[in-house]
Amino acid sequence: MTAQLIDGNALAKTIRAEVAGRTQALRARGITPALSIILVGEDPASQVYTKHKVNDSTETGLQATLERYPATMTEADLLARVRALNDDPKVHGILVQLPLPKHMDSQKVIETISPAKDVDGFHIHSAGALMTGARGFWPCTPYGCMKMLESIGYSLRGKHAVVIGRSNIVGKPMAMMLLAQSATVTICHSATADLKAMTLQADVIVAAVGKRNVLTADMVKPGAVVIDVGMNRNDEGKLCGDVDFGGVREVAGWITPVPGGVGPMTRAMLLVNTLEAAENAG
Ligand SMILES: NC(=O)C1=CN([C@@H]2O[C@H](COP(=O)(O)OP(=O)(O)OC[C@H]3O[C@@H](n4cnc5c(N)ncnc54)[C@H](OP(=O)(O)O)[C@@H]3O)[C@@H](O)[C@H]2O)C=CC1
Ligand SMILES: Nc1nc(=O)c2c([nH]1)NC[C@@H]1CN(c3ccc(C(=O)N[C@@H](CCC(=O)O)C(=O)O)cc3)C=[N+]21
Repeated sequence: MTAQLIDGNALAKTIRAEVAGRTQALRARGITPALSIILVGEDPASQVYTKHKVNDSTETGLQATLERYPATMTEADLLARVRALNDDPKVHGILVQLPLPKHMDSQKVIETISPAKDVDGFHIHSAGALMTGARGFWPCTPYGCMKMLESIGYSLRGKHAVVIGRSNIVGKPMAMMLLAQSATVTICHSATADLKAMTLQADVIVAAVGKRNVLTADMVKPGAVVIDVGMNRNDEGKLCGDVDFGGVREVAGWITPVPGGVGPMTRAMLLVNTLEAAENAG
């Protein structure tokens, strides 16, 4: 049996409509949720992503400003700009697009963002809040994956979830969110001795590596839920994920496509976080 598709585009659209409604209510009270996006340098993918984020915001009634700076910008100047946005009461969310030029310390830049405006959820304060169950912004990508699981009515309690990847922005927060829902969680990475032995036990697999065909059909238990976070290009230059979609869909119970899966959900959750930052401020 072929897996059912979890349609990220459709779910993101529903979430954007909810955000638009709540934004309208906030605007009626004189508050316009505002997101400031900082892009340093000329990375083509980052230019596309940030443009998408601005368009999503505007279409949903939020205010988004894209500030562009040359790759030669100093770290001190960037930190000063972030601090100015921290102090600006009209700005509710701050997003510094990654990757930053090599001469900058990304973590230092992220820690300079006020936790109240950290709509990416990358600040140590946000990570600590997620880990301890306190209130704070959740990173948009794993948050979007959780919404996808929720959308199919999937109960994680007692299920075995295997996360492939342990980055601070995807793998680790993903594992924390699954754990909070009482899944038994295994985190795999480049030093994992036998990845297939792990994934074959999984009821839920989240692949967040950045390499094509990390997950193939022989590695998946029949009926498992497969969430593909990866963003890669195939030999024809087309977008593809970490999962061998054609093979795995014949074994899995549910699967997310790339494009049209986790990517649009990441962008939708950024709108949710920005709206909530504005609601908290208001
Ligand atoms: N759709 C979306 O919205 C988003 C998509 N992405 C995409 O998700 C992917 C992951 O992103 P990100 O977490 O930032 O990437 P990172 O490069 O920071 O992390 C990749 C992780 O994969 C692990 N890894 C590498 N090779 C293997 C392997 N052969 N087997 C198992 N694990 C492996 C690494 O292990 P180790 O730690 O040991 O090096 C690392 O933990 C990328 O394709 C990125 O473009 C990212 C953000 C948002
Ligand atoms: N501070 C910061 N925050 C981020 O959230 C962040 C970042 N930096 N740097 C880069 C990664 C990557 N990322 C994506 C988000 C959406 C899609 C997305 O919408 N993808 C579409 C396709 C888009 C296209 O056509 O290229 C899809 O999968 O359908 C992709 C990738 C956010 N990131």
